[in-house]
Amino acid sequence: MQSPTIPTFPTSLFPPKTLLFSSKTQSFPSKSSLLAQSCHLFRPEMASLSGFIVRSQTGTSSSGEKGFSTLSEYMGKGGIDVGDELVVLCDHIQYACKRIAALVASPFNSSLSKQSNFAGGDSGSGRDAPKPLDIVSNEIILSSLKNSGKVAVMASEEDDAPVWINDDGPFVVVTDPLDGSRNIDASIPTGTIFGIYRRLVELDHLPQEEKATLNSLQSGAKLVAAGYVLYSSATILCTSFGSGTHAFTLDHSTGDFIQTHIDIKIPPRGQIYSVNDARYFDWPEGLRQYIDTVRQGKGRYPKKYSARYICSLVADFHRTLLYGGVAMNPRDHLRLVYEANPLSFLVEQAGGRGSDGKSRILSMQPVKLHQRLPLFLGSLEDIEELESYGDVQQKVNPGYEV
Ligand SMILES: O=P(O)(O)OC[C@H]1O[C@](O)(COP(=O)(O)O)[C@@H](O)[C@@H]1O
Repeated sequence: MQSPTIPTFPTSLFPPKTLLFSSKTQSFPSKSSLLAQSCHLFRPEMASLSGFIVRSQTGTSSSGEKGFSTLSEYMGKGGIDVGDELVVLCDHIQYACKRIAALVASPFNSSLSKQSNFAGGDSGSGRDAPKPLDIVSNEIILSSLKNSGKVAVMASEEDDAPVWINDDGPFVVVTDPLDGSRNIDASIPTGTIFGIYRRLVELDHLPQEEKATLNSLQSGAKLVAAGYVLYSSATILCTSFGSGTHAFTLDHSTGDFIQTHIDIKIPPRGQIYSVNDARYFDWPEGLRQYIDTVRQGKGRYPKKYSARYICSLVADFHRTLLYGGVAMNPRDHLRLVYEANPLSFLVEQAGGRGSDGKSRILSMQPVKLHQRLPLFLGSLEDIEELESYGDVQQKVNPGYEV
């Protein structure tokens, strides 16, 4: 019998860090040391030091050769050239997300959530009580945006009000730093979502608080770029600068995000619906009919649909982008500014649609920072069929316990 061939992999340029924290540390490290440690795992200079690009049959590297490029190469002058300022900003965002990736994979997460200074409670704005990792992720993103020098204001799902950072910053960043964190103890995928707008210079004369809010309430149609990072079996950064949607997978051996999904096109029709269907009896008649119809294969597409629901928006969206179908949350739960707009931008750039069940998300004018809405994202034909049922927005929203 022949012995199996053992595949060989390129040797890591950096020694693996098997211990995140010193073995002498018996007690759980403080929040500040956890931040410092996760910072140590990936340094921005690692990407430029790595010097190797995975070659493949598709994609073009910055040198014009066939092969995959890194996210930085893709954005830069040898790629689509989004401009130096945006490259600097996105390099800082990807750096922050690498730190969050290390954090969500840390063995100390559950201890962190038990620290008393993180005790939750409703923040008073009608939003869910923030969880510890949400807060730490928020701080990681804020500090990276500050360090970039390119951001005027950051509006985060975790903060009651936007944070004014820098009068001269050309960009506005909206973000949900760690979506799906309610699943974290079970190691279910989570994600970071972000959107980037230009600072509205015509508002520069206004008081800081007012211009911070108005800059953050821009319509999704004005997005310059958007993206998400999925923290799962692989860490995947999916982004669009308005010329298609592309995904990059983190190579843990080098610290680079390598282009793995070039110009994603969502299938015009999928065969999967993604929804928390324990809420079936709170749904309106139109939505019940739609789901009953497609699961029986009696819709416009004569195949029986399957259900998939992770309850982690980024993960459910990522699968939908690749396989097609609809990812939805029909109740007023997800946020227009931090979630619906960036993900609608990405799905539209991939040929799909983002809707509240009636209208195109990107055409809406946000009126409140933490505005919630029903959200339907997915394949063009599936969303059109769903909308044709008219009555698909869940009005009953009792506040579910899990
Ligand atoms: O409870 P539902 O309606 O299924 O909502 C689940 C959705 O809520 C989220 O967990 C986001 O809500 P939170 O920001 O409150 O955690 C999404 O990741 C997920 O898609």
